[in-house]
Amino acid sequence: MALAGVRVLELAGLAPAPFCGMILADFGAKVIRVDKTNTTYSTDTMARGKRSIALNLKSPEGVGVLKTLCKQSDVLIEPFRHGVMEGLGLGPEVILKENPQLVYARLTGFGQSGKYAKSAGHDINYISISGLLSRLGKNNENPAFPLNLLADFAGGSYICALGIVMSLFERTRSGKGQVIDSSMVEGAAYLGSFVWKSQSLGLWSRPRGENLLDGGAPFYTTYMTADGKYMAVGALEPQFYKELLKGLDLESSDLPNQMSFSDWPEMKKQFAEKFLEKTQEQWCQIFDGTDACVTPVLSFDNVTMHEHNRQRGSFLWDDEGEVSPRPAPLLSRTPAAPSSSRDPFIGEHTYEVLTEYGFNVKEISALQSSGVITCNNPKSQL
Ligand SMILES: CCCCCCCCCCCC[C@H](C)C(=O)SCCNC(=O)CCNC(=O)[C@H](O)C(C)(C)COP(=O)(O)OP(=O)(O)OC[C@H]1O[C@@H](n2cnc3c(N)ncnc32)[C@H](O)[C@@H]1OP(=O)(O)O
Repeated sequence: MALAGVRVLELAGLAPAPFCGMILADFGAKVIRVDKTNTTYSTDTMARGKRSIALNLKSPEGVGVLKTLCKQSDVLIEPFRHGVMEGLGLGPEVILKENPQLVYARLTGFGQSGKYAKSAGHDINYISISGLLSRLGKNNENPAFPLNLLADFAGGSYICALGIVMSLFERTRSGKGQVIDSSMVEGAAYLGSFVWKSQSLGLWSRPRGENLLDGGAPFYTTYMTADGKYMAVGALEPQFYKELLKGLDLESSDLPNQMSFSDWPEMKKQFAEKFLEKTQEQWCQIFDGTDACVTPVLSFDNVTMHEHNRQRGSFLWDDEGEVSPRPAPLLSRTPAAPSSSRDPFIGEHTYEVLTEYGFNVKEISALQSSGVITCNNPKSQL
C-alpha cells in the first residue's frame, strides 16, 4: 500500500482527526490512536485499521511515554484547540527538537492563531467563518449546511491528510519534518476557491438560491418523483439540456431560453410537474444511458444495490456486516486495503504498542500500576 511503513500517532478527538487517521490507515499507514485512560467508550466511529493505547497525558510519565512514541514515529495528529499541546509540554518546539523528522499535524477549527484560536467550535461555525455557509441554501431561507461534511471532513480531514502526505514527500528530499497548521475554516474556504474565483463570470451575482449552481436553475436541482423519491438534474451544457428536455418530453420551442434567469422559477414549476408524473424507477429507465445528466437520489438503503456502484465495488462490508464507502481514490498499483476487523477497544493495544516501541515488561507494569496507562483485555469486552 502507498503509505506502508509510515507510523502515525493520532491523539483521540472528535470527527475530523479520526477520519484523517483512517484515511492514512486505509492506505497502509500504521495508525495508533492515543486515548485517555479514564474513558471506556470511544466515540471514534472511524477507527478502521487503527490500534488504541490508553495513556494519561496529564501525568509527566504519560507525557514522557508520548515523547518516546513521537521519537519513533513519522506523523503526529493532534486535534485540540490551540495551546493544549503546549500546556501539556508537548508543543511542536519540544517534540520536533527530539525528532526533527516528525510531521506534526495540528488539525483545528480556527487554526493556531487569530482571535478564535482558543475558542470552542464545530463544523457549522467553521463554515460560517469561511464565508461558504452564506452561499448555501434556498432563497429567503436561513443558510443550509451539508451535514458536517464541509469543514470537518473535506476542509479538515482531507486537507490535513493532503498536508501530511505532501510533508512526507518533501521530507524524502530535505530529511526534515514540519508543522502543519490545518484550520478547518481555511480548508473549507480553500475548497470554495471555485466560488471565489468564478465570481467574475457572474455565476453568483444573484441572491442565495437563485444562481446557476445553488438550486436556482431548473436544470441544476432536484425534483420529486411520483413515488416520493427524488431525481438529481445537472444538465448544464446546452447539448445535455436538450437531452433533458427530450427525456421529459418537453419542446424547447415551448420554453423560454435555458439561461433566462427571470423565467427560471416558472420553468422549475413545469419541470417539477413533469417529474411528478413518473416514479424514480421509470425516470431511470428513461435517462440511464443518455447524456441528460439525470440520476436517482439514492438513499443509504439502496445505494449499495445500485448497478453502477455494484459494478465498481464502491462500497465494502466489514467482518461485522457494517457497510461503508471504499477508500478513494483507486490507486492502480498500490490501492488501499482497508481492514475489515472490528474497531479497537480503548487501550486494547497498549501493551503491544509499548513493547513494540521499546518499553520492557517491568516499565509497562510500573506505568500500569501508577495509572499512567491502561491495558484492556479485549476478551473481557466481547
Ligand atoms: C449528546 C452528545 C454526544 C456526543 C457524541 C459525539 C458523537 C460524535 C459527533 C461528532 C460531531 C462532530 C462535530 C459536528 C464537529 O464539528 S467535530 C470538530 C470539533 N472541532 C475540532 O476538532 C477543532 C479542534 N478542537 C477543538 O476546538 C476542541 O478540542 C473542541 C472540539 C472544541 C473540544 O474542546 P474540549 O473538550 O474543551 O477539548 P480541548 O480544549 O481541545 O482539550 C482537550 C483536553 O483533553 C485533554 N486530553 C487529551 N488527551 C488526553 C489524554 N490522553 N490524557 C489526558 N488528558 C487528555 C487535554 O489535555 C485537554 O485538557 P484541558 O486543557 O481541557 O485541561
